[in-house]
Amino acid sequence: MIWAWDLYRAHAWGKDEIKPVSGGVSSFPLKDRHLGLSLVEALDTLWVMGLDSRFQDGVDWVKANLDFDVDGVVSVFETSIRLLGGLLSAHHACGDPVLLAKARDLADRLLPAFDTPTGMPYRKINLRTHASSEPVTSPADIATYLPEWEMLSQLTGDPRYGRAARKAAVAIFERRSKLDLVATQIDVLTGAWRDRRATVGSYCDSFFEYLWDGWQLFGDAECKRMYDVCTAAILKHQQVWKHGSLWFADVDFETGAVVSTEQDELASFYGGLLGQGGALKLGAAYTESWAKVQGRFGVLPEGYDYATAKPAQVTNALRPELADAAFTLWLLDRNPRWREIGRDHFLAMKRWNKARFGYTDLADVTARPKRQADHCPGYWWSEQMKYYYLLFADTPRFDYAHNYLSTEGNVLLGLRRQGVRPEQAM
Ligand SMILES: O=C1NC[C@H](CO)[C@@H](O)[C@@H]1O
Ligand SMILES: [Ca+2]
Repeated sequence: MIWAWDLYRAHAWGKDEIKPVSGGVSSFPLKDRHLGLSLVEALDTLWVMGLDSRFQDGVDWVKANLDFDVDGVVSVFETSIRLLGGLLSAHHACGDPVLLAKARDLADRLLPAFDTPTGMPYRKINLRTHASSEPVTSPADIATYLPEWEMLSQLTGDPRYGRAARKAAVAIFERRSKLDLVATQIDVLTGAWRDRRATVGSYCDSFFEYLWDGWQLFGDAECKRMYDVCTAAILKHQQVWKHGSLWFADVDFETGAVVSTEQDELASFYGGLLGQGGALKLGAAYTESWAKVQGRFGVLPEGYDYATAKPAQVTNALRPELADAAFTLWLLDRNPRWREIGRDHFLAMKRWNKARFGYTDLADVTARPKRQADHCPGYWWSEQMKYYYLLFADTPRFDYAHNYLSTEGNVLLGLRRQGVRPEQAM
C-alpha cells in the first residue's frame, strides 16, 4: 500500500485514478474533472494500517482542495458509496469536522435526485445545477444508500438523508414480483419495470446487501424483514447446484425460468452476505465455488459461465468481491479457510496485476502471460487492500467484534482511535 500510495502521490496527486502501466491519470465519476477519488477512497485504509502521516497528508489535501461545486454529471450511486462513504470513514477515523461538512455538502448535491413521484432516485445528477437525468435505473443504484445516509443524518441531526435512502429501498421492495424477486431495470418516475432479469450480481447486488445492513447497523427490523423475504426467494428460485458447486442462476423475476448461467464476478460478494444473514453453510459453499474459479484462472475473470465452465468475459477489473466475502466470513467464524482465500487473492494480485506505477486491471486473464490493461479503480484503495490487511494484521485500530464496512469497504463503525507505531503496515 505504501509503494502504491507513494507512486500515486508522485504521479497522480489529487487526481481520481492513476494509470498504473503508463503513469497517466483518468477521471471518475466526472468526465475530465477530478475530485481526488483514489485519495478519498484510500484514507481509512491508510488509517487502519497506521500510516498516519500519509493519512494526514490526504486529509490536508481534501480540506484544501476538494470542492464538489462542479457543473458536471455524476452517478448518484457511485458518488455516494465512494466519495460520501470515503469522507464519512475518514471522519470516523479522525473526527475532523471539515470532512463531515464536505460529506454533507456532497449529500446535499445528490439529494435532489430522490425528488421523484416514487421516491426512487434518478441515476445521474449535476453536482452544481442538481439537474437529474436517467430515470431508468437499477435496484443497486436506487437503494445502496441507507448506511452512509442514515449515519450522516445521525451525525448532523438532519433526518432528510436517512429518510430519503430508506424510502427508496422500500419503494423497490414494494414493487417486487409475486415470486418476491426484483429485476435489474425500473423507471423511477412510473415505477414500471423495464427488464425481467433477477440476479444477485451487478444492478441488484448491493440492494440486498443494504437491506441486511439497515438491520446490522441501525437495528431496523423492517430492513431485516425485507432482507429475509428477498433472500428466501433467491434461495428458492435461483439456487443451482452443478458438479457439487453452488451457483445462483439469473431467472425471470415473474416465472423463475432460468435466463442465464453467466455469473458476473461482482456476485462473488454474495457468500459473505448469506453468511451474515444466517445462511452460513450456503455462503461458505458459494464462496468456495468462486475460489475454485480463482484457482483455475489465477485471478477471477469478470464473467464466468457455470454451465460451460468457461469465462463469459476474459477481463479482470481488479475487483474485491471474493476478498470481501472471505473477510466477511472470517469475521463471522474465524475459519482459517477464509484467510487462505484472502491470501490467494492477494498473491494473485501481486503476481498478475502489479505494474510500474501501481496495480492494474487485466485485459485477458486467459492469455499467457495474462495481458494487463492500464487502469486502477478507486475501489482498490478502499476495499481489497483493507480486507487483506484486516484479515491478517489483528490491529488494535479495528474492533473485530463490533464493526460495519460499507459495500465500498468504508469503515463506518469500529475504528478505534488508539495509536499503533506509525508507518507500521504492509
Ligand atoms: O459495490 C461495489 N460494486 C462495484 C465495485 C467493486 O467491484 C465497488 O464500487 C463496490 O464494491
Ligand atoms: Ca461492494
